[in-house]
Amino acid sequence: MKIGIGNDHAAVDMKFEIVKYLEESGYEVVNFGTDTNDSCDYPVYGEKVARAVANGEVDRGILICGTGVGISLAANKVKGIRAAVCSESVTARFSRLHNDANILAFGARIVGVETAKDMVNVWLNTEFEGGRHQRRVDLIMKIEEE
Ligand SMILES: O=C[C@H](O)[C@H](O)[C@H](O)COP(=O)(O)O
Repeated sequence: MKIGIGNDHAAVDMKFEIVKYLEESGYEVVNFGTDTNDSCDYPVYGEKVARAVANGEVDRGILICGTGVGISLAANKVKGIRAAVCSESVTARFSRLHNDANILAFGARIVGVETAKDMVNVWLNTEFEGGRHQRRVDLIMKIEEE
């Protein structure tokens, strides 16, 4: 599975930790984020990863900023994206089971590295349940058509 990762200046160290974890776990990673601590604007990176997920360049996306909120808001503006902000693995798991989230977002100023790795692992290894949840996801995506 190919993972696109993006981040702003608040999440550079966390991004490198997660890239290392993903690569050690056998994933191919494409880095769309900034690699320096110079102040930058998270919507740029949220959009880059969201477009890569939406056009199939990568299979899933991971976005990290200070809180995970801003970068996920930006990503969710791209058609076809369901970015879920999580701070623990139960929500991360259900964002796949029930919401078929294609981007996981979290905050480098909110969660520690071990929690982040746990969320990433659970999120990448949980499949969408479909059934009644498909109907609801379809309704979410229909909003984009209106
Ligand atoms: O939702 C936005 C993110 O948390 C940003 O990482 C944050 O707003 C950046 O803040 P600052 O420019 O004060 O580092």
